[in-house]
Amino acid sequence: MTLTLRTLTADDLPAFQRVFDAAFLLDTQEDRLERWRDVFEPERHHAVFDGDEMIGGGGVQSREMTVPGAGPVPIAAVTSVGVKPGHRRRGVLTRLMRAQLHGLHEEGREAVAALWASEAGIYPRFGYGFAAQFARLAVPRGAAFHPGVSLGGERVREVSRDEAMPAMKAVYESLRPTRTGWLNRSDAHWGHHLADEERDRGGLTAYRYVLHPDGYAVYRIKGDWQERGPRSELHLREIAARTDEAYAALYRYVLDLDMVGEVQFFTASDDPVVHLLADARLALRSMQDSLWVRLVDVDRALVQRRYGSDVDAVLEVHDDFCPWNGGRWRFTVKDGTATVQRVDDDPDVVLDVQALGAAYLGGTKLTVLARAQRVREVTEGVLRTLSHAFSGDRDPHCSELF
Ligand SMILES: CC(=O)SCCNC(=O)CCNC(=O)[C@H](O)C(C)(C)COP(=O)(O)OP(=O)(O)OC[C@H]1O[C@@H](n2cnc3c(N)ncnc32)[C@H](O)[C@@H]1OP(=O)(O)O
Repeated sequence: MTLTLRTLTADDLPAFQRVFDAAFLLDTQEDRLERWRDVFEPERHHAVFDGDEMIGGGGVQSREMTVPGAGPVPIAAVTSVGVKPGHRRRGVLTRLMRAQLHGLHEEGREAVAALWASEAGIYPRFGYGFAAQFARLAVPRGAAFHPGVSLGGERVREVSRDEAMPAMKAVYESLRPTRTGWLNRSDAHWGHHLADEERDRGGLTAYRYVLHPDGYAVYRIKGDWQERGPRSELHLREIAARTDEAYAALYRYVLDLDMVGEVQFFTASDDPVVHLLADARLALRSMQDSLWVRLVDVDRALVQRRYGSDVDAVLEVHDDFCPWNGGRWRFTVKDGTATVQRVDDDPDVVLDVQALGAAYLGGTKLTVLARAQRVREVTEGVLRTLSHAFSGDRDPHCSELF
């Protein structure tokens, strides 16, 4: 049987859901589809069919992501990729990725695609680079801050979800333009991000909402009583604040909550809480990849963000999967703004498109990729300057799974 590929319509959603559930080894929940309809863009999803049977699919959410120095830009947020068991390793994903990336290029849509990978080995072959990581953090209750920390004088209160939502949205929107990796969030996106029906909770409590005039925190509790008393886990979902004092005050609040043994949080890799603590080792951390980034069009993508220092370098880019990116590009940054031109000049740096994706948000240093033999410097000294230009003040972070 020959395989065919096409984009979806709204009528394909039930079949698409079955593929998704089968691929992720989930029991089908008939209403899951309805829950996702408000953020589902069928025309931006592709599926592969074996005869009449849909056997694989994947799509894009039209989102914005904040990039270094330039605020939010459109990105193709790649989502819901899966191939049914029994149909794997026959090239279905490869066809889907080709249709998606080549389509973005041909239609002149988003210059950058980003995703969370279920497994880190899947996407490098399609040109995605390891662009950001998160820290899995665990801090015991009561861990003290260093003596210089000011919490300000504002009160921190727990409020209902209805009361919290408008205030959280206002804080989020005021921070978003400067926070690399943050996504735009419609009401529907907020709904999915903080989905809180019984089945979303994984056995934990409903979300609790904590407000400060300049920030918010959202958490759940996993109850636990041990012989020495209550040792519940506080699972922090998100914390955001406009000021450093508000940030410290919100952390202090969750760290001091009675009945809790430990606060756990999937947070930014450079979350300053480690340095807020008097005893930094009380914060246990382990790192894991979060965003993978793919430059769909190298020239359009590189000029979308801003850079920390001037540079003038010829990059030789290798890109087998999207060959229009291959070749030599003169990359020049003046006062933060980049220009990119195709040239025939000798290269200063040779790299795969993955490396540019990895460096794009400022989360992975090109010098580190060179030490991992993923980037090769031809002209001595250029790589250091180039790497410095790409680096940012903050590590990129995305707290939302999409
Ligand atoms: C953004 C997201 O949604 S991430 C979620 C991705 N989906 C999942 O993890 C769900 C479970 N897994 C699946 O559905 C499938 O196994 C997929 C989608 C990962 C792969 O689909 P397939 O159709 O089997 O991939 P395809 O046959 O095109 O493989 C292409 C290449 O990738 C390799 N590959 C595929 N899956 C993996 C993997 N999990 N790890 C490492 N390599 C992989 C294949 O070996 C193949 O390599 P080759 O070209 O050297 O032969």
